[in-house]
Amino acid sequence: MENSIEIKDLTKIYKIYKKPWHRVVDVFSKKKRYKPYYALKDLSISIPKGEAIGVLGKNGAGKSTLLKIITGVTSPTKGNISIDGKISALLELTSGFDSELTGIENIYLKALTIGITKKEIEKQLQVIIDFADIGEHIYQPVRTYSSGMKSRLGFAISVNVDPDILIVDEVLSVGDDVFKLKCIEKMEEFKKQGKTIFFVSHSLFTVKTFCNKCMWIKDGELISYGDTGEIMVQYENYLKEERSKEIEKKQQQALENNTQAQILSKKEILQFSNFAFLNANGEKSNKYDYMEKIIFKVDYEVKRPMNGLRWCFTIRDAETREIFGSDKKSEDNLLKEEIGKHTLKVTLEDVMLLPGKYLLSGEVTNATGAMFMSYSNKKPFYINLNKFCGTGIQYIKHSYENKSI
Ligand SMILES: Nc1ncnc2c1ncn2[C@@H]1O[C@H](COP(=O)(O)OP(=O)(O)OP(=O)(O)O)[C@@H](O)[C@H]1O
Repeated sequence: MENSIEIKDLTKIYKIYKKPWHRVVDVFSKKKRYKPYYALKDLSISIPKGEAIGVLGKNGAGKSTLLKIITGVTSPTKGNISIDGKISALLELTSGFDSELTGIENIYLKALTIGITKKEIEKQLQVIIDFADIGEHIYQPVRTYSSGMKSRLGFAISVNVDPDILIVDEVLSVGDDVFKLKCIEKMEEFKKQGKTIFFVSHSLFTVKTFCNKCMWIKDGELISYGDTGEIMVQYENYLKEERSKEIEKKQQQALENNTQAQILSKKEILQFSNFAFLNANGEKSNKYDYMEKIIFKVDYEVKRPMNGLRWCFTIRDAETREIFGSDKKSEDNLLKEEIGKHTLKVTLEDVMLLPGKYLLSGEVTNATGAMFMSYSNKKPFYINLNKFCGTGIQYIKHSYENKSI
C-alpha cells in the first residue's frame, strides 16, 4: 500500500439518550429512544507515508473520535479504513494503563496490547525507563502518578516500540517544557525516518513548527487537508470569525437583557433590602469618629439573571455636592448573576472627612453603563465633632514651620 492510511466515507454515530435507563430499555424494545449524533460524517482521506499531520478543530469537532477509530479503540458506524503498519497511540493519559500496576508492569501490559512480544519489550525496557525519567516512581503503582508522570510514561512507551504510525493526542500539554522539547525531538527523529505521525494539539504554534500537513475537522466533517501554512491560514481565519461571532452574541444578549429589563418592572429582576450603616464592631450606627472605619451593607435578591449589572456608591456633602464616586468600570463590583439572595458590604478606610453630615447614594448601572436602579437614596451619616477641629469637607495633612530670618 502506497499510503499509510486510507479512509473512505467514515461515519461515527453516537447514540444520545435523554435518560440513562433508556439505554437499557432500548436493548429489549423495538422503539428507539436515542437521538443519533454524528461525531464524524462521511470523512474520506488518504495519508501518504512519512507525513506529520496536525489535526485541527475546535472542542468536540471529532478529532479524538477519528484517532480512536484509526487505533481501533472504537469502531466506525459506517465506512472503511485501511492501515499499513504498526500503530502506537497516546490517546488519553490513562489509556492502556492499569492504575494498580507499577510503571514497569504497565510497560509490559501496554506493549502486549500493541502486539509487541515480551522479548522485544525486554530489549527496550531500559530505553523506555530512561526516556520517562520518573526515577523510583517507575516501581510504584500508576494510581500514585501525577498527570505529568503518566504522560511521560505513556509517551516513553509509545515512541520506543518502533511504530510505523504514531498518534499523539494533546497529551503533551501536561508535561513540563523540558519534557515537551524531548518529545518534539523524538517526533522529529520519527519524521526523518519517514514514519507517519498524527498530532492533535490546541497549540497552533507547536502544530505550525512540527507538522508539514494539516487536516481541519469541523462538526465531524473534513473541511480541508493540505500544507500546514495554507490550512493554518484558513483555520485561524475561522477561529477569528468564531470569536467575533461570540462577542457579537454577548453584546446582543446584553441588549436583549436591557430591553427585557425595560419591559419588566425592575423589582421583578432585582430587589434591595436591609440597607444599614455599621461601625467597626458590626453594630448598626451611622455616627463615626474622625478616621473611624465606615461600613455599609445591603442585601439583594436576583430574581432574574441579568449580566453586566454593577453597583457603585457616591458620597456627597450635606448640600449634595459630590465628594467621591466609586469606580464604575471595575470588575470587582459586578453583581452576582445567580438567582437568589446575596449581600454587599463596603468598608471605607482612613476617611478624612471633617465633622458634619454626609449622604451616601448607592446605584446600579447596566452593561451599557447607564443607571439601572438605586439601592440607597442619599442615606445620611455623621462624623462626630468630638476629636477634630478644622473647616471644610476633608482634612488635609499639613505641617507648620515658623522660623526667624
Ligand atoms: N461515547 C460518546 N457518546 C456520545 N457522544 C460522544 C462520545 N464520545 C464523543 N462524543 C461526542 O462526539 C463529538 C466529538 O468528540 P471528540 O472527542 O472526537 O472531539 P474532539 O475534536 O477530540 O474534541 P476535544 O478537542 O475537546 O478533545 C463531541 O460532541 C462529543 O461530545
